Amino acid sequence: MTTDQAAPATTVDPFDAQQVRRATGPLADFNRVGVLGAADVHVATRLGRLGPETDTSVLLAVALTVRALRHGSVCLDLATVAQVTAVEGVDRAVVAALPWPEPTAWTAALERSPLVAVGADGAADRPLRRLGGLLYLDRYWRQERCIAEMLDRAAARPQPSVDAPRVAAAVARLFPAEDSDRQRLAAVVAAHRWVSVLAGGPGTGKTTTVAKLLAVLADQPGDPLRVAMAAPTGKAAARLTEAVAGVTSAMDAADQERLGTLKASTLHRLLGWKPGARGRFRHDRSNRLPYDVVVVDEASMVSLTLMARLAEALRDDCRLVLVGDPDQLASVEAGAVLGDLVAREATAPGVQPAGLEELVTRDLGDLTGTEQHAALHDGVVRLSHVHRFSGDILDLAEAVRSGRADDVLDVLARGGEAVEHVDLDGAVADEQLRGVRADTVAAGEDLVRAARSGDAAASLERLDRHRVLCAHREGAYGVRRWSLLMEEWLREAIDGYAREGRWYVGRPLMVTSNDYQLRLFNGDTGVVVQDGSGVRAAFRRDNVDDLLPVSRLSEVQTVHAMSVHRSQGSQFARVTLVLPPADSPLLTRELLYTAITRAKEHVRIVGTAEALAAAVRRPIARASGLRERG
Ligand SMILES: Nc1ncnc2c1ncn2[C@@H]1O[C@H](COP(=O)(O)OP(=O)(O)OP(=O)(O)O)[C@@H](O)[C@H]1O
Repeated sequence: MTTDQAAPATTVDPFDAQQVRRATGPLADFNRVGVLGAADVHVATRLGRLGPETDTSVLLAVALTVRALRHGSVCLDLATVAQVTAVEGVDRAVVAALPWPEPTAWTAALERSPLVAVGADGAADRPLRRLGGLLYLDRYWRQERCIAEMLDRAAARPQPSVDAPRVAAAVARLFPAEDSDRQRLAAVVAAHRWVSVLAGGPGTGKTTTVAKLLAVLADQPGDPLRVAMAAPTGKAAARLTEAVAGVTSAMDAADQERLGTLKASTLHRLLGWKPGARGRFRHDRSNRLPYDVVVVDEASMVSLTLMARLAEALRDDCRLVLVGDPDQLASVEAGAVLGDLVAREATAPGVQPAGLEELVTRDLGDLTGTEQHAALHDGVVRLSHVHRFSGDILDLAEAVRSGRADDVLDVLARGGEAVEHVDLDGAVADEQLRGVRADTVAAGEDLVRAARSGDAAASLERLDRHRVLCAHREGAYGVRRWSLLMEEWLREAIDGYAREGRWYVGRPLMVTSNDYQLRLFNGDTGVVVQDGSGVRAAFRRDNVDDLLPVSRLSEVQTVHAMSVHRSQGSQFARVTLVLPPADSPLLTRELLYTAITRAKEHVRIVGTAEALAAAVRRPIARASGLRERG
């Protein structure tokens, strides 16, 4: 087997679509090395013409801000950008040697620029805004401000009125003392606040707590509770609906009746997506959502833009409960709002709702001082006890989360049933990959059998038996190469595999951009199944398995392997994670944690011990102004 890793992009390639031949000065230097893509340079030159602005350091800052957004940061931190910028496949020394402007002179140039508004009260009509050492595209600063204002308004309003004895009775009924961990605390906190955060890793009981919290609220005196539950993807919404139904079915009849049947939808659907409305929704500042409580699950995956749309569509008397795992990778688009809100606790003074502490005294015992403050003053409760699985996957995830590289290697070296380390670099030999191959073939055979028999539900279930996850898209460690390799294994093992052309029966599909008409979302997965004499694509949409004509699918890919980013919100029985080398800028603690926690039964890590340790030691740095506010 050969490696096909891309060569470092340090020379001009006339056929590279990312190279902008007409660029000059620093823009050209940064583009040549691969720090700036073509789109970054084009936005900067276009804005330069509009300004007009000829100072090359300002244009460079504009292009770097656009690049930062592509990489998930909402703004550019001028003081650190030279140190933290890294490019896949390019030596760090090459990036460091670029003509980075000196920060003080750079800031002064931005201050003078007609493109840049300075401070929160600066001109309203400029495309960029500088706040302290942070440079924003103005639009994103406004979105961040929209969320911060929603939080500040919520903190300033009188707290929701709560009938304390009824809360106490409801939590006693719904959360029996022995096994409730911090769940009861989270429910009582959420009842007392307009905005709260329920954080926790997989299996810590977030969904269970959501259902019970809603039952506590539904039990309060007054009109029936109007509830909306939402998640960023259709798949996550379906899981939430299912899990909440499971929890409510075990409640008393009276609680069940008060709650009714709860159905989650995607956030886009909740806000009322309109065709052709260019990012505007039916529900906004002038047409608020008609709910008393809105629960958003998998909130770590929600982008800044979508969270801002939600923030402005909430009525002042609506509780917002954000649920998710702040240790996971954040949204694919810019913004890490959940992580920011959890980190904000340290800086914001916070307000403690009256009557809260009396109700939760006994639940505060095992919390640290910081955790107590977060719960009482900031409405952030992190569930810590894992109920669903235990053992090596959990130990591994916990060691990664807390940055203990030696423990990560120890858990893998123990070699239990559920974890496996294939200590390999990219130039892998077939022999050492026999476990991955066996998993691929076993899952593929099952999937093809179900798909050929036309059984959509079984096909969709089998789709999640085993998944290869990669940090990179391209190169020896990338999604594309691994998908090809796995397809080759399947062709060798399964009679007639993939011989029918593009829409072969058993082809695993992944949607690569939102299709609101079809109600399919970026990252949703499905499978091509036999349907009479033809084929259709099975997808689970809004909790129902549907068969769609393949001719209606435009943006789909084959999904044997996928990026760790795309795997967020999904779980698989078995996961194989392919790590890039230790110096890859994409190798981070959040990436490793997200990949490991996708696995329900078994996780296999293919990569060197050095790469593993490097990942554990490198938390992601995303620039945002949200965590400093408050
Ligand atoms: N207090 C508890 N005592 C015992 N079992 C619990 C408790 N809370 C939750 N569980 C069980 O643990 C499992 C995971 O719970 P739940 O689905 O609510 O977690 P989650 O954090 O939402 O997980 P995920 O993020 O993976 O969806 C479920 O089987 C649930 O019944």
